[in-house]
Amino acid sequence: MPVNDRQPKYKRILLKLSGEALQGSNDFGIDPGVLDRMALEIGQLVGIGVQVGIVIGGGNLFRGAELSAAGLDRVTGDHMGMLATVMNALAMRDALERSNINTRVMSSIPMSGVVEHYDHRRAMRHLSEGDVVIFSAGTGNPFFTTDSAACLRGIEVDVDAVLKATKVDGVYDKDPVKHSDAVKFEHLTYDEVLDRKLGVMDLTAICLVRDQNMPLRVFNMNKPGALLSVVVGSNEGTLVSGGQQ
Ligand SMILES: Nc1ncnc2c1ncn2[C@@H]1O[C@H](COP(=O)(O)OP(=O)(O)OP(=O)(O)O)[C@@H](O)[C@H]1O
Ligand SMILES: O=c1ccn([C@@H]2O[C@H](COP(=O)(O)O)[C@@H](O)[C@H]2O)c(=O)[nH]1
Repeated sequence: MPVNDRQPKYKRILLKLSGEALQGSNDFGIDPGVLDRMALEIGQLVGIGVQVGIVIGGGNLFRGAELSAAGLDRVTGDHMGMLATVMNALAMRDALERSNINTRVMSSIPMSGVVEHYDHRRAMRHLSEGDVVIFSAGTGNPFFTTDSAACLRGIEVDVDAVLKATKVDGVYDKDPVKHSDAVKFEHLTYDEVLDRKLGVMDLTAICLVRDQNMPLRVFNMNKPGALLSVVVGSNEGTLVSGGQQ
């Protein structure tokens, strides 16, 4: 079926992209090929009228907890992690704009002359006008993650769902990267994720979506077409929501 004939289930989404996945097969940094592929897939959503907000992690560059384990001050490390997400956002904007997709980057940390400072009402306006908005620098505060930032911004700008694109194809009963016998869930409630301490997303983020009853879907960003599939309502990955499906 041609892409433009597909009706989106969600009018506005917040897409959380793993920073680590941006490095592709490298150990560090950004693989331009991954960015271009993501731009293509995001362009398909824009093409069917979906309003797209994005939060990108920083795990391909710096994570505060890892820097702290190596001896740096934790708050300094977290600031470096948040700045890493701004670099990823700039690279993603570049890829999107090369695909002719109008894109704004907003930062929770003021960075005049580089990107816009995050402003909730301005972000809503950009989204309504069809621009992709990348929310960078996390929440602006140390000791948080970009998963929490994604859920927070998603709730603030009133998206219909938070979509976490990651390296695994859903939420399992244990980390599938470490356990070959891990079993995938099709659906979980927020409380099941919290009670079982399922590590795919940090628990602060899960509390945020639970308190606002915001649907969350976790799916594999390396599976071609999976993003569009989620947005048109397919049962891709794992749905985390308030009730049984
Ligand atoms: N129960 C679980 N189900 C699925 N994945 C799990 C689970 N527990 C741990 N994980 C791990 O969580 C990882 C998700 O991390 P991901 O890299 O997407 O997030 P991140 O840390 O927010 O991003 P970044 O790479 O930017 O730091 C998966 O790759 C998987 O190995
Ligand atoms: O609100 C936030 C968000 C992120 N950080 C720091 O950035 C890195 C990268 O984010 P990931 O979610 O791990 O990809 C994170 O490890 C923190 O050090 C932050 O301090 N506050």
